[in-house]
Amino acid sequence: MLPPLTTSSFPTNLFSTPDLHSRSQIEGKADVFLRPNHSSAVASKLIETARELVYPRGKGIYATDETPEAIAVVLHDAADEDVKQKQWTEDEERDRRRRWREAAYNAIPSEYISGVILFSETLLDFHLAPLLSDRGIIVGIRANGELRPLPNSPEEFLVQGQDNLLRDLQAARAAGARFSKWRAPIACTATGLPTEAGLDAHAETLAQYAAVSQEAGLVPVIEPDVEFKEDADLARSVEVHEWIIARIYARCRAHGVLLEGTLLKPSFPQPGLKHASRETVTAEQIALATATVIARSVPSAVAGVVFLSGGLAPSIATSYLAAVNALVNAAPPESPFSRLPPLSFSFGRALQGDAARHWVHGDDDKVKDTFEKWSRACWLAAQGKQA
Ligand SMILES: O=P(O)(O)OC[C@H]1O[C@](O)(COP(=O)(O)O)[C@@H](O)[C@@H]1O
Repeated sequence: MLPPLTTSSFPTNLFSTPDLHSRSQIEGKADVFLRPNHSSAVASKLIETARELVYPRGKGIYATDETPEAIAVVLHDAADEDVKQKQWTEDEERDRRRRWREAAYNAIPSEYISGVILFSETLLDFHLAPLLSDRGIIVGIRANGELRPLPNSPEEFLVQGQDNLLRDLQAARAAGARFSKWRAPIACTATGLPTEAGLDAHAETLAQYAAVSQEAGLVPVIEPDVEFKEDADLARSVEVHEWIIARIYARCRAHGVLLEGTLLKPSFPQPGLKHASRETVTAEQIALATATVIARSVPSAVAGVVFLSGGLAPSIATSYLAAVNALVNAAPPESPFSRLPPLSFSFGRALQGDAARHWVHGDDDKVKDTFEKWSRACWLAAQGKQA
């Protein structure tokens, strides 16, 4: 969640934001039929940004919006035993987070990476956005807050962060952000989870978030993250993905979200870690399941789909992305797979895991090489090619 801000320094609506008055307002005509809640100038900006995040095909997003606690875990796990024993003060931890982000943003190659998602501290306190925007990389902000158990189903979680959302996103926009992201964890077991109430709550919250993000002039990246730690098989995972994604778009319609100015960030459907087929499932099976889910549940107006990696090893996450794009490339014109939006990536752990290990050992050249290696692998995979 973003820290408190004085509202007086931010525009009450984005029509008073200078760059939305300029060229796009004069020239920008959204090439779609608009509802009254979007001006042509704002809509054309949203659509332009959403497209720039996924075109030219192959480009994708680097997700660096973990909480400070999660970054500490990444860097701790990457360190040698003696460094692991060290007790860091709060200031040292903060300085380490800033230096790690700086190193990552300097190393990430703009040929392959279109956008980076930041945590509020990185944008508003460390002021690192120019490291990215100066190289043409679009800056995004994490919008969702903390999780709270659903009272009637405590293994599912409500996502906090709607209070002050418009003001916080306007602040992020004023600091350079052009898109935002909201992650909702969707429980998935062989039977029982998710509940109807859980699905409805996430769909409604994600759609409200998307509408507010567009009101603030930021492209929303809608992230239903279907979990795979339990015992669901692939068919059940497909079913749950279809349920949640279809519901999200039903609520987006109710909230007047301009779909052309949005991206979807789903998980890959996959068997749970406790299901026997986890050991034998192939990238081709995951690809077929993934393309089926997208074809059945994502409206064709949506600008693009950028998958999360979910803690999968980089080679596995990229192999799934390459397989689904290879399937799309091979689809005949009569197949719904030939009509899918760009299928790209918004990976966190799969892009940075190896680089973090080199960074904690002070090997800056390897940090750069590793970011280059995995960013290029993702870029190739998003075109259906293997590295
Ligand atoms: O802090 P959270 O909400 O658990 O999110 C963890 C990470 O999950 C993501 O949504 C996806 O990242 P991964 O590719 O590592 O799964 C990131 O954007 C975020 O940093």
